[in-house]
Amino acid sequence: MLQTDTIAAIATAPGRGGVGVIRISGKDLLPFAQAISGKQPEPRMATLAGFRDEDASLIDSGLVLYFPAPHSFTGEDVIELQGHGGPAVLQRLLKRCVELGARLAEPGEFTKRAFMNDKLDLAQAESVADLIEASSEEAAKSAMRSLSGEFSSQVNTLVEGLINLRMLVEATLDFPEEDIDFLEAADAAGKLTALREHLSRLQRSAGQGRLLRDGMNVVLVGQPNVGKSSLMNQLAGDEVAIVTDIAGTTRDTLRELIHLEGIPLHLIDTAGLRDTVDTVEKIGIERTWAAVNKADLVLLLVDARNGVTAEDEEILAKLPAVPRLTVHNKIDLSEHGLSEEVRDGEWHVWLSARQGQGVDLLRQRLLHQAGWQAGEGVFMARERHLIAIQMAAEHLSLAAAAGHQIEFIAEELRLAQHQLSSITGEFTADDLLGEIFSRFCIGK
Ligand SMILES: Nc1nc2c(c(=O)[nH]1)N(C=O)[C@@H](CNc1ccc(C(=O)N[C@@H](CCC(=O)O)C(=O)O)cc1)CN2
Ligand SMILES: Nc1nc2c(ncn2[C@@H]2O[C@H](COP(=O)(O)OP(=O)(O)OP(=O)(O)O)[C@@H](O)[C@H]2O)c(=O)[nH]1
Ligand SMILES: [Mg+2]
Repeated sequence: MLQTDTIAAIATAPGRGGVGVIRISGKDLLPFAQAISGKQPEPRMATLAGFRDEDASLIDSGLVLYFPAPHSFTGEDVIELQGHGGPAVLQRLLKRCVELGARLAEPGEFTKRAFMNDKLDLAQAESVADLIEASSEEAAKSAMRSLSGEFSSQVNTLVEGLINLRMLVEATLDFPEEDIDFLEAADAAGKLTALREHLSRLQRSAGQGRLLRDGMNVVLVGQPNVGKSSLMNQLAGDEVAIVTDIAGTTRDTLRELIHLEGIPLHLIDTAGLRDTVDTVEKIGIERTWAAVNKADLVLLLVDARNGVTAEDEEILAKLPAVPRLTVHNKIDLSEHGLSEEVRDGEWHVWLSARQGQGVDLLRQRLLHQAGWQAGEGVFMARERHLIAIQMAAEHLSLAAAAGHQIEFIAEELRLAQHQLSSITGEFTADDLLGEIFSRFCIGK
């Protein structure tokens, strides 16, 4: 069900800029270009023209570009009007496009058409939005790797491998007398193992990409006065939170976005946890628990002079099952030097939030806890992709454990293939497409 009505949108960011672009996509757009610019632009050549209103008054003078189908971003005819980048001019130009029969494009509609016309697969289309949204150089690089098809081609290689294996397995279903010997001769088990290994490598790099895209919520908790806000300020490199020696200074949760090696960390400073009758502080503490329940990582701060006290143990007991790190703060007041150590399988770091010693150590520990391993080859990936990869891995492990139940193996391989194909959009429900593209910005 391909829509080919003409859509138009301002493609450049709102606000003022040197140049502003209107993009139009549809069928047979040459008359459209003629109507607005008075010229028949040569394909893929920049042509200077006056953009005129219905009454022939000049709206703007700019460049018109014409990309005839199918050699365009969307695969349809595309016209671009590159005018001056002011909101009033661009709005007038857009209004003129609508008078000439275009309708306003929905968010992501250009990219959706590119997907529908096989210019991009679904993972590539998603990476267009991720590239635009990228909040760090590393995130942008990994989105570009996905956009150029590296992620998709790994997925496709796996799908091809699965198809080959399925052909073997299904052939034995048709000729049961040969079954097991035939599969053994073709080394079906070895092929399955190789596919599972490839899939688990893909899972790792996609997991890293997801981290670059979504980052983590890191929540600082602890008793009043242990130095949560001081640590927040150190990590943020700015005085974002109020610090005083009065216990109960922080009342509200406070968020600050920082990047470590390109990974977005949403730091959340919270009200110190203690029994209190103060109404405002009570509400603050409720908010602390609400934040803790959305944490990907909890930093429990304790005073290095006392270590983990009974009160701290009480807090620990109430934490949800998320990874955590214990930070022993104020080493400048204790004999403890800066260091880190594993106790009962959990990391402890000693530092001074006020003076800064040990904060670099903590940064490294945070990256490690996040699962970050510096290196090339990270693809931008989304939760949706990770779930599909995980499900495919589960189907393959069921297939590997199925012994001689050939029908069962065949079915698990089929399901694994289906999951992987959903990443590049071979089988995709309309509502999922709607969901994916509606999150794009307008004009994309
Ligand atoms: N002015 C402008 N700049 C832009 C875009 C745009 O739409 N307009 N893009 C929008 O995202 C990005 C570039 N992406 C594009 C992708 C494909 C085609 C295109 O015309 N593809 C044809 C021809 C390929 C070729 O000549 O090699 C095709 O695929 O057939 C154009 C832009 C970023 N910069
Ligand atoms: N000597 C020393 N003092 C520190 C250190 N970190 C924090 N402090 C001091 O401890 C006091 C409390 O610090 P905050 O950062 O406000 O503590 P908090 O945990 O945010 O406290 P609440 O907001 O009340 O829960 C302030 O006087 C800080 O200057 C440190 O590493 N060394
Ligand atoms: Mg505080």
